Amino acid sequence: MAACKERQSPLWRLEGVDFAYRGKPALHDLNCVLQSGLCTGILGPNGSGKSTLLDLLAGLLTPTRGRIWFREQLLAKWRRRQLARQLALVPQHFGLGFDFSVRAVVAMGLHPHLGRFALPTGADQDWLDLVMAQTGVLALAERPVTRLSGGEQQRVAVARALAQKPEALLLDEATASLDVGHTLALLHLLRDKVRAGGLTVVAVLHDLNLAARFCDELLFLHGGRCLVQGPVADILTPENIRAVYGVDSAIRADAFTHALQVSLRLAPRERAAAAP
Ligand SMILES: Nc1ncnc2c1ncn2[C@@H]1O[C@H](COP(=O)(O)OP(=O)(O)OP(=O)(O)O)[C@@H](O)[C@H]1O
Repeated sequence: MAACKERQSPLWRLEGVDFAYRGKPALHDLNCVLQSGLCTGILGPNGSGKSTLLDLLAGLLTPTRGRIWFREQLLAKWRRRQLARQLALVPQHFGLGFDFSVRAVVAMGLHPHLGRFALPTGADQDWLDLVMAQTGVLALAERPVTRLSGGEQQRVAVARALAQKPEALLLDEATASLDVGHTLALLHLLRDKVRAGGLTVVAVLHDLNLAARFCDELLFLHGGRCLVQGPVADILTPENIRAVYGVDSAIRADAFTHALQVSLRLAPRERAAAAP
């Protein structure tokens, strides 16, 4: 994703951040900056702390040690509503137990911008229609959200987050249930919004090729620590992939997509260990 240098400035700054779940460490000594105007991919093995990091960036969790700054103000000092006008999170699991319509769920994204008893205006409804069209859920607008497929629900979750008009969007495996067409459509949509300015994306991804294609920067977590962070071309190396996932890889420029293409295989020792 081509990044515009002039628009970049630290959006989040983490200083010596640890996090533990009831005494069980999940993240250790994170010191990093996430720049505005970029798409940053957070990658790492299962359990390496990716979702925990997103929840910390969203202000849903508080560091056990260290500090997180958002727009040069301590994240803990932001008022919830004020933060919700700037920041939206698409969680890994979209849990809505009630039979709200898709339109009603997406409209929840408007709440931080509405007065206490205000109803959405005609312009707000147009905005909801636009984000539903962009995420491919407009045709589902009157359907109960609990009766949608997993991939459809995931697109509704993204639509609700975009309806929030965030400057920063945190995505936790938001394409995990999407087919290839909807995956590419969503990532292109977000890339275009980042390129147009005014949106920063931090996305947890497992697919290294999607990360190579749509991210500007990557941050690899391993065992709750930040192993490396930087521009995709510097970070996506066989050495780093081996250190993080323990697998062998070959990386080349792909003539079809013009992005880096990663081919993976189990390292001989892991292949022997996996043999019956
Ligand atoms: N609510 C919780 N209570 C206790 N431990 C938790 C909780 N949530 C996560 N953990 C633990 O914290 C560590 C980091 O979990 P996290 O969900 O952040 O990993 P992840 O990198 O997002 O994993 P995945 O790729 O599997 O989604 C793991 O060891 C996990 O078991």
